Amino acid sequence: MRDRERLIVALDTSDLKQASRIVDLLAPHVGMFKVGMQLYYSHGPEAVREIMRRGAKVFLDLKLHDIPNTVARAVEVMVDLGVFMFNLHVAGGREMLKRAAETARSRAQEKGVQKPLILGVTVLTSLDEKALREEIGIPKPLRETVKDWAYMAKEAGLDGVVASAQEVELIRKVCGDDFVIVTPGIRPAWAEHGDQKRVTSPAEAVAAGATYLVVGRPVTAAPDPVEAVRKIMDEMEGL
Ligand SMILES: O=C(O)c1cc(=O)[nH]c(=O)n1[C@@H]1O[C@H](COP(=O)(O)O)[C@@H](O)[C@H]1O
Repeated sequence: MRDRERLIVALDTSDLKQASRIVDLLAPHVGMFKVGMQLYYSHGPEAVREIMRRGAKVFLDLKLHDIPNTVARAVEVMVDLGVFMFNLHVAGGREMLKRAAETARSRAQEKGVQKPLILGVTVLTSLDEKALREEIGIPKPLRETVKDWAYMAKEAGLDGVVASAQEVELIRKVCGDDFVIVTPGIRPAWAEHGDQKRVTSPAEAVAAGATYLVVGRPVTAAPDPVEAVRKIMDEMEGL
């Protein structure tokens, strides 16, 4: 895959017109756009359709986390929407993950459409070791939790995971080269960290072997988003 195709821009806005403007501006330069809770809760499936009408691929980031049946029914909706990939929390448990994977497969077959890639969100990039242990109550080291959850996601039939690029090499060891690893928490040296805790630079994420890099505010809040993408791309290509 070319570096340009690895870059996913997060459209974190409630304004569909603004999101569409960003898509028109950046579609020639990036691989995909992420529709998250803010845009989806504001405009629903129309937001996804609007972006796909512009010829762009969509990562629908709604981070499902519910009982297996509820998640399976929501997975059918996402398959029907035709998104390229979507995610759910690994913390929902093995049965939820398996049902999601099986449902996506059978629904796509039934409808004669491409099955979206299904990604398990491991430990959010906004959490660090201390928060995971003291606030969430998981006593294992964070990296071990990410590794074990990634393996469980793979065993349950998921196509990949979302994790910080700091854990990519570890995940590759247990899940192999074909497993999709999507890495948010990407911060070029010139961007603020904000609420992200486990951050890496674009160059580090590529060097670690991330399949896709998700970048939001460093691009969308930049005075010139095209220039921001160009700088990130230069870093990814090691220029
Ligand atoms: O699933 C995600 O996309 C996700 C998982 C995660 O662990 N951390 C994370 O930041 N994200 C998303 O990735 C995007 C990162 O945006 P910025 O921090 O603005 O670059 C946001 O839309 C988050 O919702």
